[in-house]
Amino acid sequence: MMGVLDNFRSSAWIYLTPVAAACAPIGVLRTYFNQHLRRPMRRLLPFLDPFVTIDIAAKPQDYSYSYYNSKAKSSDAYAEVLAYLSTVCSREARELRAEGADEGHGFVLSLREGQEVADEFEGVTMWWSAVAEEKASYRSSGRCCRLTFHERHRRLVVDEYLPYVRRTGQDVTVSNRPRRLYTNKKHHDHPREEVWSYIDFDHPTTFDTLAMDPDQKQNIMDDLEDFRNNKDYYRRIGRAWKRGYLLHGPPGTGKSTMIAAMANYLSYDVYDIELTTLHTNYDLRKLFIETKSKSIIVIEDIDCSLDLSGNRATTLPPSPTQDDEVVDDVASDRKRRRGSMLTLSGLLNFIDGLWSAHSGERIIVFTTNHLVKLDPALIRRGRMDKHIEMSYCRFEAFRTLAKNYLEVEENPLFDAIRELLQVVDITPADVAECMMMSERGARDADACLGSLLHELKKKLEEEEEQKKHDAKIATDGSKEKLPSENGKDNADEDASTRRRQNQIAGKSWPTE
Ligand SMILES: Nc1ncnc2c1ncn2[C@@H]1O[C@H](COP(=O)(O)OP(=O)(O)OP(=O)(O)O)[C@@H](O)[C@H]1O
Ligand SMILES: [Mg+2]
Repeated sequence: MMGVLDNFRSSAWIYLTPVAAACAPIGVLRTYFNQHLRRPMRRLLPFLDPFVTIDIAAKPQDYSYSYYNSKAKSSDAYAEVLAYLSTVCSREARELRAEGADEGHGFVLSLREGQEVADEFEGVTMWWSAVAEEKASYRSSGRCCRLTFHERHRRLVVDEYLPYVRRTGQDVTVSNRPRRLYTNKKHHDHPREEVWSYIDFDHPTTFDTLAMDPDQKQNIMDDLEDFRNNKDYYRRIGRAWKRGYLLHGPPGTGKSTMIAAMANYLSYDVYDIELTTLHTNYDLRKLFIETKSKSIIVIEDIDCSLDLSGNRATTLPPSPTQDDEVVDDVASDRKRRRGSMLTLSGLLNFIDGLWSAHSGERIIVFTTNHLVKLDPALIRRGRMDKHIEMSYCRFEAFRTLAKNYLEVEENPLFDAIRELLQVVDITPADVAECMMMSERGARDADACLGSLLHELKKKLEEEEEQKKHDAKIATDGSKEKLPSENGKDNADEDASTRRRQNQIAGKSWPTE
């Protein structure tokens, strides 16, 4: 066997030597070309063909590498270019193809293969064409958008035109699809798997249907409008384009409803973060980083989500009236939450980090029923720029509800309802419930308003009963305690509440 191989090697050498000798000058020529001619030739090329082309393929070149890393990016770019061209094509092209958009009921118009369309940007004309794939390595459906432009516009195209195409494409895509409500996944098996899942967001609430004080409502709408229209202003003053809202108030006063109204007003997607499913600060950062521009990031009931009050364990000791079992539960719950690696400082850092790292427009909304439980650092201006109190239903808010639910703008019962709403605390949710009352499928405005009136009178009686009861307890208690001791307790409590409220209102800050 070895002998046969040796024979083969020696005979191959004999036959190949002349071939190699003949090829030697080619190698020399190539080396010479590389060393001396390639550069001048490349300089000459723009004179011979001054046009540059850029292909944006449907799928990235290295599909195996890209599945998690760049597939999304590359195909995003293609989809964005298609969306952009959809608007250009509908104006200019004569031979089009139409495909149903991935979401929604619209069509995406694109060029038929071989077709070309001109687009103008800052006085410069570029050409887009649809071409078939040229390289097997694209491994795509074979489609690719080709941009052709003059060499002298290279910087303009790369620095300004292409980013503009992507931005416009993103806007077109977002405006063509239903908005989305994202929630963070509880479990994701692969570290690179998507962390958000979403459903279509089709909430009917608008600012028109939101019941609240009209001036306060207008103020919020103006604030949102101001935020949306002032990208350049934010950049000029060196602030990230973001705004934080803190919605606080009793249950059923419309905090979640307000978020839906904001999302509908701005046409933004909503990212609803369930903090209790997160384990570490890293999880939170990952979530934030994967949110897109033009979105509202919501953390509901921030006071319940985590032990975010900093020293809640000391400020809220278990009441002595609780039985042992409940105390144990509370203690183990606190221990469990303290064990969690998601911390208040983590939350603060990542909110701040996110804002400085992301350029897109984002709104963050926290909601709480218990403003005083929150750490001032979390809700200070700059993080939560605007504090909105969602309060009990007063007459103007009631009018909105009556108009929405009963299509009634005036009624003889309104006067009595107005008077009661000045003194009785009832939530818009409770008022709405009365308005929805129906008898055998029919909804009668008088009956609904009568039921509300009855409810208000009942609440007034209950409140008066409660006041009498409280007054009685206070007088009984004061008899049992020494006057000086009692006064000191109340003074301490009042001072601490006042300090806390001042901190939250941003009037003064703790020195420690
Ligand atoms: N201000 C409001 N305007 C219109 N409808 C309201 C308003 N407040 C409450 N509602 C009605 O009551 C329901 C409950 O309101 P919502 O969930 O917004 O209250 P919330 O303040 O978020 O309560 P919670 O603190 O318990 O989360 C809503 O579905 C809506 O129909
Ligand atoms: Mg809510």
